[in-house]
Amino acid sequence: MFSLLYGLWKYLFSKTEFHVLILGIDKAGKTTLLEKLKSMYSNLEGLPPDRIVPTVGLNIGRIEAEKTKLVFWDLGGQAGLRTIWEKYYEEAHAVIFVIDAACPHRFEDSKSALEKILRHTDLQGAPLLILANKQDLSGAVSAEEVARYLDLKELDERSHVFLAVSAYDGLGIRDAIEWSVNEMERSKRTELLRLRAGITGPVPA
Ligand SMILES: Nc1nc2c(ncn2[C@@H]2O[C@H](COP(=O)(O)OP(=O)(O)OP(=O)(O)O)[C@@H](O)[C@H]2O)c(=O)[nH]1
Ligand SMILES: [Mg+2]
Repeated sequence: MFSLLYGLWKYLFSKTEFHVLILGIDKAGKTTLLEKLKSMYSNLEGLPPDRIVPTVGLNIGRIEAEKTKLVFWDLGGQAGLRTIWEKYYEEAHAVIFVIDAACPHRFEDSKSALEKILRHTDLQGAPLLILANKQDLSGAVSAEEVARYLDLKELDERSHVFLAVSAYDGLGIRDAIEWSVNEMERSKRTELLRLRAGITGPVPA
């Protein structure tokens, strides 16, 4: 009886927590974005850009946005560290893929990293937000241009969007978070992860 009621309570009242992976090649601006998110959505002051160093392990950030709890996992993007990414795929509700829009000579590297993500079965159905970052720089290309360059056919089958942002000044970030939360809330993948976590409604006692 207790487990029946507890299951029901958990199903109806526990606040959803979404896990969002922040991926992208080194120097794209992932950690700068994470720190900006903390400053914008929590009462923690995120680290200023000049105190951020290349990521080797994992940075975690928790915020509340759109009445939802979000946990971000920011991983290192250096070539030798990208093999670690897949260890986090199974538990992720969505992916934010960050690209330095002011650095076109590295677009090819971003494209192949993103292709691998799209092919991985552990991330099936995860909404994908692709950010053309560093829009505060005059050399940055638009989100549309980044999309045209990447030209990924695999994207057609998945919920995704390209948005222009600046992790420095916050441009576009609120729209990006709003899109992610909306997509995760209605995604089949969220339903799947909920089932796996046991938040399935009442279970027979
Ligand atoms: N102008 C500008 N510079 C940025 C922006 N975001 C990040 N940067 C700079 O880009 C460089 C790399 O930023 P990081 O946040 O460390 O990049 P990362 O993707 O976390 O890199 P790894 O941890 O090595 O994977 C730093 O010098 C940042 O200050 C931005 O929106 N605008
Ligand atoms: Mg980093």
